[in-house]
Amino acid sequence: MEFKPRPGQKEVLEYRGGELAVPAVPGAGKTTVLAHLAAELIASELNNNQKILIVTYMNSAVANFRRRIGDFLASKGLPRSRGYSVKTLHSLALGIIKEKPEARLINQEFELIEAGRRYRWIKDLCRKWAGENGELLQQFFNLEKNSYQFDKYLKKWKEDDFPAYVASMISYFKLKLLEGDELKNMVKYSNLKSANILYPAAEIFAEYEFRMAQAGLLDFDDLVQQSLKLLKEDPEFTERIASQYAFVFEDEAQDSNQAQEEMLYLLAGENNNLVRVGDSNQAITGTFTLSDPDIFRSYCKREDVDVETMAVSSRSSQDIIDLANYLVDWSQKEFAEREIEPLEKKYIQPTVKDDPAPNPDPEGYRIGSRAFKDWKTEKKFIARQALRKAGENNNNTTAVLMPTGWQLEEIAGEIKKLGGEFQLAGSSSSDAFLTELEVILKFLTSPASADNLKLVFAEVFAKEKPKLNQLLEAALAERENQELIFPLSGLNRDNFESEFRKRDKFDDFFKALTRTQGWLEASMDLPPDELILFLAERIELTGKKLALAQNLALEFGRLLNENPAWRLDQLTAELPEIRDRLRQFAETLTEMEGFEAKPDQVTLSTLHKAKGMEWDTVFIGSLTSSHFQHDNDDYFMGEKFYLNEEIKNPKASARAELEYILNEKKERNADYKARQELIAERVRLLYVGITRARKNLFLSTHQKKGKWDKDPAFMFISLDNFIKEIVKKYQAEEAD
Ligand SMILES: Nc1ncnc2c1ncn2[C@@H]1O[C@H](COP(=O)(O)OP(=O)(O)OP(=O)(O)O)[C@@H](O)[C@H]1O
Repeated sequence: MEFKPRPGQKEVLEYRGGELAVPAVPGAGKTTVLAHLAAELIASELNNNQKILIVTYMNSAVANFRRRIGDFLASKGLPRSRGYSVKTLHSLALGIIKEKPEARLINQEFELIEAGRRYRWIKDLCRKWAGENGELLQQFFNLEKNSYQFDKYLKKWKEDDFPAYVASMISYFKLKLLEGDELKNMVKYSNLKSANILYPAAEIFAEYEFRMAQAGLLDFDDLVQQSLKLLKEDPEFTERIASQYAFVFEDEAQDSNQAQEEMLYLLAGENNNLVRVGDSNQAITGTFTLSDPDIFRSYCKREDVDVETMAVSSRSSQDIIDLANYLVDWSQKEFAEREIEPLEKKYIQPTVKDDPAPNPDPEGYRIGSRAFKDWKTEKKFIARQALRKAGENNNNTTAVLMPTGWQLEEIAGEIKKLGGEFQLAGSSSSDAFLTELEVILKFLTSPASADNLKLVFAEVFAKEKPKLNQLLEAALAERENQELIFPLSGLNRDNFESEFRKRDKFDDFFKALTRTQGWLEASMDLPPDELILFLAERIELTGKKLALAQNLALEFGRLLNENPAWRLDQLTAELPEIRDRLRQFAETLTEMEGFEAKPDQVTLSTLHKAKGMEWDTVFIGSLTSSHFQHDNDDYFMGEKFYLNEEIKNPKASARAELEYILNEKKERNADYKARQELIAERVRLLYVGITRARKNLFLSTHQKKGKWDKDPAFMFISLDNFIKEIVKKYQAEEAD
């Protein structure tokens, strides 16, 4: 369909230079308009060696942008890929570091450490620190010593919560461009009290930095930190990089962080052509990343910045738009007395008459809400209703969105019980596993183990023919494993009694044995990296799994280069390490593929992962006070009841302590502020959820009964009343 800009979009497309902020509502066409504007500027404004830089968050958005800009350029008769460059913050940072290798503070051959491995390193360092500072670690505790609870939570603190806290602080220190030793000394000589929570994080940070440098490793935060340093320290270098870009665009600007903003300003250079597009009402990553929604809000308020708002959206029906707008109004009133503004006063407007792609206009009321008596009843209801919707023979898509992953797993369980199908949005951890290949490798490294052979059968052959497992058990009861695969007389049907040969599926069983023997022979002839490719082909891996196997072969090749004498068993022993890299690679692949909902299956997604997507029917469940906090007596995640009152939110306290050291500012209510920010973010999370729906929307919650049940969220009660009013209105109209 031809693209006809809507009000708001038109003005953005007229942009030809300077600083512009584009606040938008959900579904306003942010990506579409940025892609269009890029194509127009490339066609009319750029000279040959200049580019537009587009910075976005997810790899999926990178692919999406490239495709859209390419299409627009092609429709103007221009080359698809000239004149622009789409990058994530990390790929941008990596590019900058590579432009100036001589100034790199690390060695030339630096290697990136992936998230899983980084976390394991930090965990190890925390364990070591805890071993040496046991007394201090316990001073943070406010539980009775020697109680049952004390031991249980000390273990939880040491094993999980303390390393998670340290890992997040390390990222934060790097965002602030701090260095380990410098910070450690600042904390040591500050007048913070001796048992301050910043101290362990600063000490472990210094150790972490030292070890990383020794190993020639960089993490993702280093990329950003180092590249920013390079830019800040060398104006000529910055000028050289910035002059490549005639315009800089930032997508999803509500998720920006301080480092990203600084980098964009530097790259926009003297001509200062910067366009930032975002929706601060959809800022939902602040509690677990370093992003700060205030950055974009403040940008929109700057006097020297032009602002063009995109408020028209054709995504949802009028009832759903009304509900989203009601949530904005409700939060404005509800939080007027507090210091937070979860949702800015920005209303979604439907398209005007004659728009070629108008909002859906389904008949009757299509929104509903309900408070169930407990979680069990709620999840059964949602699973049944979602399946019913997906089973309707039309092209409409259906999703169930939940606050957490475990709730999704339970809904998935219910759907399975009902014989239905579902798909998960985003990558799941199982995507990253090459289970079949891994069990084969395990078998090939110790073929003498009957258990390994059983695993190969279970994973590779018996998935569709479970009888093969039984045949193997029966065969192994009579002879040794080696005798089965490598009998002295050669693998032959006659090795088996004629009674055995008559058994159901014997032919398949024999074929499986022959194949297994073939792999064993190949493992003796082929170098390990080639063996991986050979096996991948033999077990017919395709698509993402094949790409992963090729990646595994590369990893083996790399290790072999470093350790030429290694054999298959030594390489296989490295699999847990390699798996982290593969996982990251798999996630990128999944993101790049993008997600397409299938109409006959229910999509399951957390509310967070649903961002940027849309479905015809959306169920949002478990709207309880433990996920959507409102008052001080609600349960707040991130807070540890077992720690001393002033550090019960260790992250917030440590940030306040750091602020005190750096700027002499004393933040008295650090955890109160953290609570307010969390409350605000959860309002936005529900706003994101609601605005994913096109035609049908169902909100639900449950009462507190058993251990896993909770009270309805305060916000739910207001929305529930509003929805009941809409329903009543329709019913009155019907009765007339
Ligand atoms: N002027 C237009 N005419 C027709 N369709 C449009 C127009 N503008 C946007 N759309 C369509 O609206 C949908 C939403 O656009 P897009 O995905 O760019 O929105 P978004 O603002 O990024 O959404 P969200 O905030 O929910 O992530 C897309 O299907 C897009 O093609």
